[in-house]
This record gives sequence, structure tokens and C-alpha cells, in this order.
Amino acid sequence: MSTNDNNARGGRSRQGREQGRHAAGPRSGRPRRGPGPSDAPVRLAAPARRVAYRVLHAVTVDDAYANLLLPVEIDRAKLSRADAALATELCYGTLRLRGYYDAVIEQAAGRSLDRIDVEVQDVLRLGVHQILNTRVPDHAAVDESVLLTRERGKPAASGFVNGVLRTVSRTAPEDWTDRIVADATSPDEAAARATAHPAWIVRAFRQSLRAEGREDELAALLASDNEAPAVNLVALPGLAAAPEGATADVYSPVGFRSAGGDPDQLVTSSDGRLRVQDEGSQLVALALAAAPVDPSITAERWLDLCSGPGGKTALLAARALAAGAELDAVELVPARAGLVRRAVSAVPLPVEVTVGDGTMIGQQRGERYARVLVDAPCTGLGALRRRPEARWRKHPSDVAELGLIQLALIRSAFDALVPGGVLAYVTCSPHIAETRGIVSTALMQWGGAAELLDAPGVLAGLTRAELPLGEPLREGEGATVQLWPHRHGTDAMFLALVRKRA
Ligand SMILES: C[S@@+](CC[C@H](N)C(=O)[O-])C[C@H]1O[C@@H](n2cnc3c(N)ncnc32)[C@H](O)[C@@H]1O
Repeated sequence: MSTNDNNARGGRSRQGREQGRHAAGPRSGRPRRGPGPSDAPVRLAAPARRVAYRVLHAVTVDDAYANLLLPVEIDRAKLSRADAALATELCYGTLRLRGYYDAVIEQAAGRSLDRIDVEVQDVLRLGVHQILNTRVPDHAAVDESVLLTRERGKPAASGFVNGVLRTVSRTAPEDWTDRIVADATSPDEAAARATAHPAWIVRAFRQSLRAEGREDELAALLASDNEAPAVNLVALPGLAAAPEGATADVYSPVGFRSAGGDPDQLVTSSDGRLRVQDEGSQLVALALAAAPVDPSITAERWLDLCSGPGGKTALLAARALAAGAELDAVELVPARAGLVRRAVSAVPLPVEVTVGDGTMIGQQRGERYARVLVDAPCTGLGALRRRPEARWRKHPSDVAELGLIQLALIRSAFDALVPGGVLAYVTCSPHIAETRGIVSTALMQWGGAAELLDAPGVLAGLTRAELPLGEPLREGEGATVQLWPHRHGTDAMFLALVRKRA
């Protein structure tokens, strides 16, 4: 079976076949069917389904990372581009909504998940995803799930799979959502169940939005986590330009979306001067390069303190080259330091990449740098749409553990600044404890030795369009920036710019 024919995307919709059963558009905050990545082909290619299953199961039993394993499995299966796209949608779509699908399976099967064979669980998850959130016809989703069950050496379970999936298909997706949230004990728990997020993450998001005076955006934020992000690229400034036909980013002056084709091909053929990079990541690196250091600083040396795998280092290197500055990079993990070296090789600037502990750099290289980027290790709650299984692997205790490292890193970065120099504290998490919490604590400890700069103002000087921002953390003239997937189309990057008083 091929997925390449026009019928695949243009064929009869489930809505049509089911006479308006799902005629209403996707409801905000709920797992959705509709256009975009979930708008999967009508006919299912068996190889794509097998690849999706293999990755799903490796995530379940081996703690594999889907974004690393999926390309390997796609290569191994020699999937066509269309089938690779389908395998990606099936795999990522299933993983993103896994908690929701598990609840559906438990209700449809009338038993708890731990009483279902672990391989059969993943067959069912994949089947439920196809039935509830793609245009794959129900009978195809059921039949092929049964086939897959047999292929996995579980013929005795094929009747069970058939029965559960038929039960799922007899209830409209919207009605499933109503059932799944029916006994939720709070609005956050209901939102968590309906959008397949752990409840503690929903509470953390609500708190961050509330701090910005935008709590009413919670449903939009949760929904955006369940959508595949567009592939965004950067053209390293001064070294490359966006290719003909590409669409310029809304905010980043050096970002673009490709007109089609394989982004990896673009990266390779440009010798790494075009790179895949989230628009928010571009903006925070550009903001550090543009921040006002004290005019007494004439020769600048810059530092990327947590640099692996080097996306922001490459952009900083291009900016440093243009500004006549030097650049160093530090990374704790040797393999990731290797990726940083590869990333900066695209820029004709010698960048010293050191494997080391960034928390020690302040002591070792005190008052040496005019600009320091602290792209701190964090929970990554702002990039859940990118890492489909990640939300199920995070724990509230991670926040406290990471907080200690984040505080140690920002303090080390401050010590490494020359007087008048600026540090950028960045996370790809909007969690208050990792963002405003760290910056407030550090500012309090530094007292009058530090000033929070106006990060929204710095960004306003470089973005193509004005960024709609919420209420920031303010101190003096300074303010922070929080970007959001649902509002800006970026990862939820946080940025604070802090200057060491001269
Ligand atoms: C958010 S990532 C940085 C992403 C990077 N700036 C980029 O744009 O590609 C955080 C990095 O910090 C590294 N890291 C964690 N603890 C560190 C430490 N104590 N010193 C230096 N790097 C550390 C992690 O290994 C990880 O590569």
C-alpha cells in the first residue's frame, strides 16, 4: 500500500464518512483532529506503521528517545518520504497524547493498563491514535492493529485488540474527551487529562501565565504542545542567506522556514551555515550579542557557558566574527562538546571549546568576559511539542534539583563577567522556579553589583515585528522576556539580561 497518491490526503474525510459525527472543529485544549500533522493519509502504509510501532515500543521499554531513534528506523526500513512523514506523525502523535490514549484504552478494555501485555499496549495506543486523531478509516486502523498484534507474536491477543479498538471507534472523539475528564477533581486536572499533560505541568504553566496576566491562554498553550512544530532554520548572519522562496520568520531577522525539501540537505549543502534552529533560540542569542555593555569595554571576549550541542554557539560565533570579538565555549558532556566543535566549524572564527563544569568557570576565569550566555540545563517544559515523550519523563523533583545547578551557573557566569559586561540567562522552560525565581534570587544576592536590563527593549531593536509580550519580571528599568509556542510559534524560551555594574 502506498501513501503517496493524492487520495491519501485528499480522500474522503472521516467527517464525511461519519455524516458529521465530528463536524465540529477541534475544541480548544482537547486532543484534536484536523489539518496539519494529524491530518494523516486515508490509507495506511504497513511499513510506516511498523516503524512507528518499533519506536513507540522502544520508548516504552528502553526509555529510548523518539527523536533519535525514529530517523534510524526510517533509514533502516528505507521508507519513502511520504511514508517517513506518516511514520513520524503516527509515532509523535501517539507519544504526545499517550496519557490520554491510555485512559481511553482502560475505559474501552474495562481493565487497567498494567493488566495488558506491554507490547499489546503499544499496538493499542497506535490504533487509538489513528481512530481518534487521524483520517485513517477505523476499519483500517483496527485491521492493521490486529495484523501488528500477530506480527508481534501475540495472536492470542488479536481478538482483544480488535474488540478494544472497535469499542473505541464506536464513540466520537469529543465524547471520549468528556468521558476521560468526567471525574476530574479540578479544572487543572480536567485540562491535564483532556490534553494529555501531567497535572503538575499544567499547574506550572498556569502559574507562569498568571504571572504574565495571561492565565486565559492556558488552553491555547496546552493545545500547542500537541501540535508538531514547523521546521525553522537560521542563516548565520554575514555567512549565509535564506534560500530563494523561503519564508522569513515573523520575528527573527535571520530565521526562515524552508520552501520545502529536506532541511538536512540544506544544512549539509551550506556547510552548516544554514542550520535548523528554533526562532526563540535565535532571538535569545541575538539579544545577548546586541545587549548594551559598558562603553568602557573595548575589546570583547564572549563565553557560551552551557554550549552543547552548539546551536546558539554557532550563531554567537557569527555575531562575534562580525563584531571583532573572540568566543569561548564550555560544555560538561564531552560528546556534546564535540557537537559544539562541529557546529562552530561553519564559522571562520577560532572558538575554544572546553569540556568542563560551568559552575567552576567564575573562579577559574574571573572577570574575563564581556558577554556570557547561560543557556541553563532545565526541565525543557517549553519544548514539549518537540520531544513527544518528554512530558511523561519529567518529575516535579527535577525542578528543585535543576534549580541548584541553574543558580550555581548564573553566579559563575556573573563572576566571569568583566565589570560592565552582560550575561544572558536563558531556559527553554517557562517554569517560574527556573526563570523568574532564579533571576530574582541571583539579583538579591548580587545586590547593587548587578542591574537587570530591559530585555524586551533589546529584542525590540532587532526583531522584524513587535513581540506581543506579557507582564515581565521587572526590577528598576529592567524586564525579562518569556516567549510562548502558542503566541509566538517559538519554544517557551525565557530571557533575562543582567549587567555587572562597572
Ligand atoms: C539547554 S542545553 C544548551 C543548548 C545549547 N546552548 C544550544 O543552543 O545548542 C544545556 C547544556 O548544558 C550542559 N550542562 C549541564 N550542566 C553543565 C555544567 N555544570 N557546566 C556546563 N555545561 C553544563 C548540558 O550538557 C547541555 O548540553
